[in-house]
Amino acid sequence: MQKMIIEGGRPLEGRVSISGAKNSAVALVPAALMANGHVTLENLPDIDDIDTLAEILQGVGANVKTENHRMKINAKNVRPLPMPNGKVKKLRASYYLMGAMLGRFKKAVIGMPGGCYLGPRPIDQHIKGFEALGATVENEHGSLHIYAKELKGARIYLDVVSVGATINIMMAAVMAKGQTVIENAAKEPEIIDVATLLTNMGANIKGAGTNVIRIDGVEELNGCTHSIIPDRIEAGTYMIAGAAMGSEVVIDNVIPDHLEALTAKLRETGTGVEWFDNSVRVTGVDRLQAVQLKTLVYPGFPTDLQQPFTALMTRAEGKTIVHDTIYPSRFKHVDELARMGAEVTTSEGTAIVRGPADLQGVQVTASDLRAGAALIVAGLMADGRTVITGFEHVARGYEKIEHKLRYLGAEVRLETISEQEMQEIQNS
Ligand SMILES: CC(=O)N[C@H]1[C@@H](OP(=O)(O)OP(=O)(O)OC[C@H]2O[C@@H](n3ccc(=O)[nH]c3=O)[C@H](O)[C@@H]2O)O[C@H](CO)[C@@H](O)[C@@H]1O
Ligand SMILES: C=C(OP(=O)(O)O)C(=O)O
Repeated sequence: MQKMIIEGGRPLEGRVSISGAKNSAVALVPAALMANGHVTLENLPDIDDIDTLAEILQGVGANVKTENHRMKINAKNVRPLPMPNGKVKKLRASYYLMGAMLGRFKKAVIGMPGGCYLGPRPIDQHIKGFEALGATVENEHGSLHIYAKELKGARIYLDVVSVGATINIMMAAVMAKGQTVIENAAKEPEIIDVATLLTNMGANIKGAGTNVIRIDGVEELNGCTHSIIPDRIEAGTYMIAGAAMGSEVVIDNVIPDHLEALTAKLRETGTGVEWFDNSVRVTGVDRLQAVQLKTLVYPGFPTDLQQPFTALMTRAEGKTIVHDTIYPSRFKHVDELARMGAEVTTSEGTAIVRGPADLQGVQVTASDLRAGAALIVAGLMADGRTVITGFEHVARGYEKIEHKLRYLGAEVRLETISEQEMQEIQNS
């Protein structure tokens, strides 16, 4: 296991290029399982979640070759074998293997997904969708057995706007008989990206990116080549880091529309944000203003940026109120920020930050991916050395973050945690 060490207080300046979107890629790789031919994914992020998915795919018979941000998947010999619990548990998006396997084989046996613990993360809407399509879903010893004689299109109203359920039902429905309509669907850009891949594979999908998606089932899906959209959450994280420590940071390979909510909030803090065709320049300012922030489904402020944004707000003057409506318990970073000297409290889905605080570098633990991002932002701002354990969460979703930050001028490095150190951390 690794820890990240940050010598704080170094200004950031220069350019950084954004990788392909994790939350697209983790759905696109399972979607490739449904093709009767090679699927090539380009602009693939080099992150641990993708490595884990590749191993799971190989475990059920896929031929997977990854090289230089490109993955070639041949799923011809895939069989609907049970998916091993250990690997499935390593990431949230393993739930997409349910929709993909069910769509292609009308059968999936898979352990419950893992990923970041952000409070309860039920998958009842995924199951509701599979059942509406005609599948039986049984939980046996912690694994879901999902099977159907045939899948038939249906009208499915999602009781909760869910990214995962929207994509999963879309995947299961593309080879169902007849038409499926998903109402109250999520509208995140990653959903459009998955629909684009499936359409290029031969699926018939209309309305992705709106709250009603119509899918007319087809007999077969073919191979194709698809380039993954840029990661708006990674881009947002560097925008926040730029606001925290930047004189001028330019972030390349981004889609401006995907970051409107963050742009508006950063401008409210006084940070300079200037957009170009596919890049953005963030100009840091000495005094940041406190703001009010509420996370919402897309195009609202993304919950995935709430944690790093909260860290940034420890530097702002006044009282910032952060309300996470998607994951009201997504505040595990807050205690760690407080250990660094932030004045921050939480109650019932809300964090209140009073600033500005002079953060001090200490040893902190990332409990989840974006908590890690928050602690990295805090570490960049802090006086002295911050040591972040739990870096494995960060590695799930940020490609070479230590290199990218170093390139911008941060003093950041990764070190292996010794057994003895691990014991000490666990006992502390
Ligand atoms: C791999 C991936 O893409 N992960 C993202 C995805 O997670 P994920 O797809 O798991 O998140 P959802 O959009 O499904 O969750 C949104 C809300 O709906 C609730 N819910 C969801 C499904 C369900 O069946 N029942 C239910 O009640 C969840 O508890 C949560 O409160 O969207 C989240 C919200 O933007 C992001 O934080 C995650 O980064
Ligand atoms: C919560 C996240 O990831 P996952 O859903 O994969 O756990 C995230 O990307 O912020």
